[in-house]
Amino acid sequence: MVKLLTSEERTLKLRPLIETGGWALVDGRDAMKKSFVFGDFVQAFAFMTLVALKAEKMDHHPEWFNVYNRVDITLSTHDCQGLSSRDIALAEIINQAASTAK
Ligand SMILES: C[C@H](O)[C@H](O)[C@H]1CNC2=NC(N)=NC(=O)C2=N1
Repeated sequence: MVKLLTSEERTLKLRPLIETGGWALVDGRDAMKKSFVFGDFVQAFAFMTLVALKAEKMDHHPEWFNVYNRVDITLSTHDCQGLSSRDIALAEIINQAASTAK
């Protein structure tokens, strides 16, 4: 069973994603969010395809919304109702995928 991040893990692993990785905590929920803007829909969808394939391999899936060139992503672990190490791993993969797709 996947566990919520401890306060030490939040300091060591979550804080860098928030301070320099463009992620933000969600109000009223233990989750993190980030919006991505691409040149057009094809680039946005290529990014989503890359993330979808990686997420499926990890068996850990984003909550996301797309309109044209914008993709809004929220990460949280439903199995423990909050942020876990899986969200950290997926956020890092997503940041990497965004820098490839842009
Ligand atoms: C049965 C399956 O492994 C689980 O439902 C997985 C699938 N993807 C998931 N994705 C997310 N974000 N949180 C989960 O707890 C989760 N659990």
